[in-house]
Formats: sequence, C-alpha cells, structure tokens
Amino acid sequence: MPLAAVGQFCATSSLSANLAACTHLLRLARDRGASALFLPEASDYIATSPSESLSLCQPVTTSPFVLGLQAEAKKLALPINVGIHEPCPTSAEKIRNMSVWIDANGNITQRYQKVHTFDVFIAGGPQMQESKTTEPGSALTPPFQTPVGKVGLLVCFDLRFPEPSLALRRNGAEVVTYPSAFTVPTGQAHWEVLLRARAIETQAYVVAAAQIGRHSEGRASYGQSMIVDPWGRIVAQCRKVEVGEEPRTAGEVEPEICVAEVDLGMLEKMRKEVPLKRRFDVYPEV
Ligand SMILES: O=C(O)CNC(=O)[C@H](CS)NC(=O)CCC(=O)C(=O)O
Repeated sequence: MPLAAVGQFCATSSLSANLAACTHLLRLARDRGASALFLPEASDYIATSPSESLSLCQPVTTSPFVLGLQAEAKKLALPINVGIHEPCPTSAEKIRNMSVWIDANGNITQRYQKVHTFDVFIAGGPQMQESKTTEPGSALTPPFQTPVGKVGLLVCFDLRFPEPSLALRRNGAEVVTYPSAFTVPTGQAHWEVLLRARAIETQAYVVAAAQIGRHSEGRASYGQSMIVDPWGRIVAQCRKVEVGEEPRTAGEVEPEICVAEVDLGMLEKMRKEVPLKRRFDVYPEV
C-alpha cells in the first residue's frame, strides 16, 4: 500500500529558508518510503504585508522556490503537492493562491487556483481580507491519478464549504487535499471537525498539510497537519498550537512529517457498505 507523507513547517518571507525547510521535509518523506509529499498552502512565503506579498510573488518559471522544489522532486523521484503564490495575469495588484502537483520528473502537471477567499472580521480575533490581494479561481481541477490514488485539489478556507469536495468526489476523487495556513483560534475551534467531516461525507482520504507557528509579528498558524481516512479516523497528525500556548517562531519550529498508508481497497469497501445515495430531487438547491 502506498504511503502518503504530510509536511509541516513555519514559512516566513525568506524563499530560500522556506525552500530549505521543504527540501528537508522531502528527504524525511523519502527516508520513510513515502510515495508523495504534501506541503502546506503558501509554502513559498508568508509575507508580512500585501505589498511584500506582491513583491515576493513570481511566475513559476523564475521562482527560485518552485524551481528548487521541482529539482528536488526530480532528484528524489518523489511527487509533491504544494501551495504557492503566482502573479495574476489580469491585475498587477493581485496574486493567485495556487495548489500545484509536481510529478516524479519534477514537472508541474496539475494546478488549482483557490476559489474561496478568506475574508473574516472576528471581534478581538483574526481579521483578514484575502480578497484584497488575491484573485479567486473560477473552476475546480478534475481529479487526477497519482501514486497515492486519484487526487482532488482544494486549499485551506475551501475546507469550510462541503460543495467543492463533494463535486470532486462525484468526479472520482479518492484523496482530497487541503494545503493550509489556518489561524490559531479558528484552527483550535474548527480544523479537526471540518477535516473529519469532509472525509466522512466524501468517503475519501483527506490530506491536510498545514503551516504552524509565528510567521511574523502579526501572523501565526495553528498546525495539526493530518491525514484522515474515509471512515473519519485521524491516521496521522503533526503537532499543534495548544490552547493558551504561545506560537513558536519560525526558528523554533522543528519541521516535521507524518505518514499514513492509503488503503484504496478499504475505501471501496466502505463506499459499498455505506452507500450515500443523494436525493437531489428533495434538495435541488445544492
Ligand atoms: O496569506 C497567504 O499568503 C496565503 N493565504 C492564506 O494563508 C489564507 C488567506 S489569509 N488563509 C486562510 O485561508 C486561512 C483560513 C482559516 O484560517 C479559516 O478558515 O479559519
């Protein structure tokens, strides 16, 4: 059975430091015998401001982060799913939040542009307006074959919407990925519940690589990267920011991986044993 590995670290605005962390995670995944490595959203950088994000954002053809990761994937013959930023072709003021698949030859073979932007105004809590800087995508990417099963790509805040994962499932997804950088308070409240719900209702593996720790003065992430099986069991997980704990800085965070087998035989058996026949005649709105 193939092993999926999930990598967790704390990105900063240093592309070279982030590439070094991801290269280390790739080696850990290879040493464990994994068939693919899943890395978080915005692995190339977490900027301190929208203007810094724009200045760091580069096309994949010149990004030292992406080119470096492609070279490592090829060297180790290990496919990677990773979240990155790309310039927006229609606006110089905006970027695209992407999840890409790099195959074992180091080529980018699949791409998905995050369709839901994270705009929240929590009193006394995180306030973010991703839509100010980020152009949302307008299509899902059809699930595609990989060494760990048929993968459907989503990103972070997309997790709060059951519809896209159900759509990917209907199109054949066996593994749904959510590279993420969840905030600490929303992570503590919602992350695990949402991931397990998406796995149970799609009857698919959910693979969620997340950032952890303090990226900069104004920004920290929750962690708890995990793999959930189609029964809703957490079969692998990394560390998280506990309630009341001060997030560690990037220098203090130890990049780590967790791994789990992807059992597609069990998935098929479960889908047969618990058929989820939808009644769209009763709820045509969805
Ligand atoms: O900023 C970047 O460069 C990359 N983008 C992100 O990290 C995005 C937008 S700020 N974060 C989320 O979607 C967190 C969602 C979340 O925390 C929740 O749904 O509760």
